[in-house]
Amino acid sequence: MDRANEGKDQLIIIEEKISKVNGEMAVKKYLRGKLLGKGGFAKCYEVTNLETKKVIAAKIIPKQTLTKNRARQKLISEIKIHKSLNHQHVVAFEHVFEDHENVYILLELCTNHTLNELIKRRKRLTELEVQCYVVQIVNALKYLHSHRVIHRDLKLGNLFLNEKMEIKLGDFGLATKLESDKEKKHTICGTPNYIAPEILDGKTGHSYEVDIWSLGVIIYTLIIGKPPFETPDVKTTYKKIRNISYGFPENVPISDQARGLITRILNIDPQRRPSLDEIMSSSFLNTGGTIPKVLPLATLACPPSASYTKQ
Ligand SMILES: CC[C@@H]1C(=O)N(C)c2cncnc2N1C1CCCC1
Repeated sequence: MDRANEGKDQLIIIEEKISKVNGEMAVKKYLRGKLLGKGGFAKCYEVTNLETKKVIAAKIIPKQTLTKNRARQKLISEIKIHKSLNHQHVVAFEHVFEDHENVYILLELCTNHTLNELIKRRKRLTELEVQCYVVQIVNALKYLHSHRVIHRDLKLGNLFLNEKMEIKLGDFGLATKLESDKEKKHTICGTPNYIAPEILDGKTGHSYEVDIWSLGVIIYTLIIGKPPFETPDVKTTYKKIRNISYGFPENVPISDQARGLITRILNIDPQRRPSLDEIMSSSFLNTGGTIPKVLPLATLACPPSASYTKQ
């Protein structure tokens, strides 16, 4: 940056050129704001739609990172699946466009980061908070699975929190859509700590149950404070997953209802895991403070997990 501009915020405008049916060129302008961070190949920013003044999140992917067909197919699949979804607990897909250098994916802005940051800050959550988040995640998964979509990378870092601390499931980079409910997938994918054993053994194929497994890992992690199969080395983590080798630390309080649900979900046999409806009607989600199962947005019955904005 030359000295004249040093320290001044550069006004970066992202332009979307749209050729109209009458041959004219329309231009939509977005003001690039603060860097949110990196997600894979993408640099992510807050951007403001200069026409509507709406502030959203932008995933900006340089096209030069898409030369390999694998990366390109993955992005096309992510956009195709995410664009087709519309649910209060799934990150809203606002828009997608490209210019010479980049592909721009515009998504709902979640100002309170993800459950990953929340756990890093809080160490662990109360079971009432966990019940509240789990009800929202189960509702998001019921929606996905009813549209034949498997997320396949469910983890704390993909569970975003908006300004009202509502859960928004994001990042469909590893998601897949089944042609029929009987179809099985075989490609290896997912994040080591959360990956289901049937994906690791790669023989029998996998389906919706891999998201249920990951949900079990998430419930354990939110209550205990760290993932059940975590070790310093990925190979050892995979071995523990295949052997269902985990325990509940003595020094961390956990209710029988929570312990029971986690144990039922972390079953090597996908068919033995509870369904989303069985999880929703489990004693873990139906003991203590009664939380309505479909949460009307305005009256979310969640206890206040202090959000970042109220620091
Ligand atoms: C835009 C990418 C990603 C995201 O998917 N959403 C919905 C999001 C929404 N709001 C804030 N950040 C978001 N992120 C972060 C940015 C850096 C790493 C992940």
